[in-house]
Amino acid sequence: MKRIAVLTSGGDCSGMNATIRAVVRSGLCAGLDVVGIKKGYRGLIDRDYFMMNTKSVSNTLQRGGTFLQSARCKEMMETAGQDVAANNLKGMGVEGLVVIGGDGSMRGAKTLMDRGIKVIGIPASIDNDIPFTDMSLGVDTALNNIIYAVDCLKDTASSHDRAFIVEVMGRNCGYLTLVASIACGAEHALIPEVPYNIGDICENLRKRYREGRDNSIIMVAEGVASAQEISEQIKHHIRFESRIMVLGHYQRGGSPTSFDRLLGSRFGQGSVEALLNGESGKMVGLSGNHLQFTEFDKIFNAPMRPLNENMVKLAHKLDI
Ligand SMILES: Nc1ncnc2c1ncn2[C@@H]1O[C@H](COP(=O)(O)OP(=O)(O)OP(=O)(O)O)[C@@H](O)[C@H]1O
Ligand SMILES: O=P(O)(O)OC[C@H]1O[C@](O)(CO)[C@@H](O)[C@@H]1O
Ligand SMILES: [Mg+2]
Repeated sequence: MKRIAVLTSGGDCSGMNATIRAVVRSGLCAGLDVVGIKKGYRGLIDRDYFMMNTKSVSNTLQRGGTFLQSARCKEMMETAGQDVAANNLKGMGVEGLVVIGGDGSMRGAKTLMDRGIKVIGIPASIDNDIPFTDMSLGVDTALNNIIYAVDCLKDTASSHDRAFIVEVMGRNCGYLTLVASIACGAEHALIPEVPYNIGDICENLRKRYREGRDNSIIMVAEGVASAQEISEQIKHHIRFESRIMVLGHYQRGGSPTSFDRLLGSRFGQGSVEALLNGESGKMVGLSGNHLQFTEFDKIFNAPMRPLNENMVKLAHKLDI
């Protein structure tokens, strides 16, 4: 193998730059040419790429987002787009590709493997919904962002005896909401995996104010309802005004934590090593403290990554 390429696809997350850097530096160290593809599969179809050297990745490790940029590319969902992308890679002389992205991006990677390109995927999505890895890239930084925001919120909430409904990202996965609710000391976590009862939440709010508590935080995963909807449900039940905060894309940015810098460095270097060993059609993942490689088909046939049972039990035992 003489030439590899790297791209970032789907929603960006912190740690992508550290991962790109590790792919580039370990690729160059092994004597490979490394091509950077801009804007995910969009750049592959549009032939938007450049040759990378160590200078291309200098001063990027600590930056959030992805300097290669990312995109959601509709053409890649169609056979015609996949053909163009694979042919363009072959035209560039690329034999191996590293795709950094979420579950959808892994599906795109598989279509390129089916067209003769050696591909390794790296799970990167704040949603932590990808199976066969304990953690995806960007999750830890997103959790820290949420904690910072809710800590600030609690200062103002307790100054005014207020309840806040905080809306957390994650698509259909409740991981971020569940773990953040434990780390933030929230009163309730509403997640798609567990049904909720608005009557119980209202009763608890009443009880807390009778006890003289000066703030209440209810975290809701976007896959359950919007913060606005939950706020209205509470108002309907007990005529109680709550404020809302939608954390939104703030959660995806910021300088990556040490965990995400190290995870990205390990995932990036491990993926290049796997390509050099002739591996393809697999996603790297973290299992305990080890890297593991799982076939794309096994990932696609598995259900969404289940919630960590220990976290569910912990939240339950803490009365969240
Ligand atoms: N089934 C598929 N076949 C081919 N390409 C796909 C498929 N699903 C997704 N892709 C490609 O991957 C891109 C990113 O997918 P998606 O929008 O689902 O985000 P993701 O990678 O899951 O990341 P995140 O969920 O964190 O935003 C899509 O825009 C498309 O170009
Ligand atoms: O960036 P976009 O396209 O608005 O997508 C937002 C979605 O992407 C994610 O941030 C990552 O998949 C989800 O949590 C969220 O629902
Ligand atoms: Mg996804």
